[in-house]
Amino acid sequence: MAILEVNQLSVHFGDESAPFKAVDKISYTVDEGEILGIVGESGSGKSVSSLAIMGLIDYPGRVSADSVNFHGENLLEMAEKERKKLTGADISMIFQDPMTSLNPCFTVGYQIMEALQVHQGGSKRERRARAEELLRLVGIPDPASRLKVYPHQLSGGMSQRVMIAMAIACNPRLLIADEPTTALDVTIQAQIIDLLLDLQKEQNMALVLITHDLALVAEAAHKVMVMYAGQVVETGSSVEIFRSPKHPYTQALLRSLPESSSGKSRLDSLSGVVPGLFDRPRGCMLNPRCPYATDKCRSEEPAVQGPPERAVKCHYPLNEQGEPTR
Ligand SMILES: Nc1ncnc2c1ncn2[C@@H]1O[C@H](COP(=O)(O)OP(=O)(O)OP(=O)(O)O)[C@@H](O)[C@H]1O
Repeated sequence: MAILEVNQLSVHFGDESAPFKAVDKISYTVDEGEILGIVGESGSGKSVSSLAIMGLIDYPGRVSADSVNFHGENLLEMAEKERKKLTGADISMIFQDPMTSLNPCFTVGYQIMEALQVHQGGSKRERRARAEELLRLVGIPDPASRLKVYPHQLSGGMSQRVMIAMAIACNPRLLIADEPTTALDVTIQAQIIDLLLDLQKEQNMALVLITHDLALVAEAAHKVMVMYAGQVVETGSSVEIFRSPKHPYTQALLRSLPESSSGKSRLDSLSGVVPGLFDRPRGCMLNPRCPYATDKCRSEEPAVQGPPERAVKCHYPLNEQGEPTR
């Protein structure tokens, strides 16, 4: 059953006379207990779309959608107070850089206990006990004394564990993790990912994992959504996407995986970069970079083909042999 249903979500920047879409009518669902991997190059709209769902793009009129339903309730139609109760408790998010997310002026214990007070109440003693339990749960040794330290006294990995503790404090049903390990040393990255995946399984949370790490997505995600220039270009089960990508962009992304037999690296098969907000091309967003582009691709925006569980936005989806269907 779907826990999150996003229908035609757009996020505009720029002013009224010249609005620019950072996210352009994206739709997707996340089921209870499911891991959705969102992939795509920098600037494709992965973070902005998640911030919009969390209500963290707080300029009026920037965010529009037919609906963003959480457990069937439209977040966009909720009173601010109701929505804030959900985001931070039932829906939670962790960000790339723990150091900028923790407040340097307060102890770790204070910050976790404050999150608990806002969403769950309870006595101070109960909150302290729960904060200690949370630190233990995320693998922080000697939690009672760690509650008293300030963020600068923690390593990057420990800080991210604290952020995860805060994010799961209220037993969320959906956790959005936006490149949660990018700011950490490689050796620590794997530990944090293992921790997240363990917690996801233990608590049967739905997890949206925004990452550049395709190998991780292949291994951990049930479903994959590929974004390019603010649009969703392909969705499917992880197995299908990695076995037989239908969009030339997904194909190029997968070829950038080091273990790929093609020997190509870092999107070599696509020249150029994701277009910026001000220079979106006509037709298909990928056409200036796509090796298969035709005149139709340069003039007509492709429609989404296929059901939501296996959809592709391309005039000539690739066949099983990886060739465009013309
Ligand atoms: N506050 C803002 N004002 C104007 N433009 C913005 C703002 N925030 C993001 N953008 C633009 O929106 C687009 C999408 O950005 P977003 O951060 O969602 O990309 P991303 O796919 O998450 O990239 P990365 O992988 O680097 O995090 C980019 O072109 C970015 O420059």
